[in-house]
Amino acid sequence: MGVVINDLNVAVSGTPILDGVHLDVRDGQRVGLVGPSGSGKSMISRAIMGLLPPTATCTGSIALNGRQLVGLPDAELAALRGAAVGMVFQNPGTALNPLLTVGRQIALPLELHYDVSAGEREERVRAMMHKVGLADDLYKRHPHELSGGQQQRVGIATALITSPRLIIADEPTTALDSMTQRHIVDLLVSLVDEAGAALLFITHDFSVLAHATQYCYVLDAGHIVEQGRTSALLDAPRTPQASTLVSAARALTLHADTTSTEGTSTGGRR
Ligand SMILES: Nc1ncnc2c1ncn2[C@@H]1O[C@H](COP(=O)(O)OP(=O)(O)OP(=O)(O)O)[C@@H](O)[C@H]1O
Repeated sequence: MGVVINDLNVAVSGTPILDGVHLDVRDGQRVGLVGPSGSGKSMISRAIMGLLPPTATCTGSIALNGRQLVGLPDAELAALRGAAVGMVFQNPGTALNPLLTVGRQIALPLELHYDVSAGEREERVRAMMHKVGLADDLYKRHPHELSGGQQQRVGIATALITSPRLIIADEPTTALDSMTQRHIVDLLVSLVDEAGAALLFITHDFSVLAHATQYCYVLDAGHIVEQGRTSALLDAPRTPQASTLVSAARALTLHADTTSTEGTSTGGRR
């Protein structure tokens, strides 16, 4: 099971965005999707989530746990979102609802998709907070009272609370400093592995992918131009597009190593 995408074509207002995309992520696999800005990475995750723009047309096949999503009515797609697929967003500061406490925020997918009593919901939310490393006393706090790293832990808890079989993380660490990035990626990887779920990790940054995924796809201008084991792709990229991304990641990693060594004595909030 997991998600199997075949010959996916998406156009928005008549402009082709994705062209013949093949990609699969099976249970227990952590797969990366890497590509430059504008290559169509988010459009793939939106297609899986059933959240394409209203003017989009979509052909091909997206099978989620064996069920065909292309052509499914909106109401059925909405029922799958949050229950079968969990999504971790790029910027937790804007992805979280500023009016909801941490406890309500994490409980929301349970409220929407499952008939669970208030008492059991709170118990499950507190257990999930513990799992993602959020102290119990944050339960009643609002997002603006948390650090960026804590906000992303809330994002991860919200994505995982319904035990979805597929988790899509769309640039989940871009808004965080390099040390916090590492903590959040480690957390996501360990929770996905523990659940035996599938992870699709979207980024433009190979340095994060090397750590989070075993296999990856390189997307360029709506086409998959290369795919393979992440370590092999990093060692010997075959296409100019992958080479460019690998060189950029090397430069970034060197920079991150320098700044994180410098930053250790400042004890910033995570
Ligand atoms: N709502 C929309 N309407 C029309 N075109 C869109 C819409 N959203 C995205 N696009 C276009 O689709 C293409 C792919 O965008 P997408 O957001 O999937 O790229 P991306 O690879 O995720 O980029 P980034 O790394 O910057 O997030 C871009 O050319 C973008 O301009």
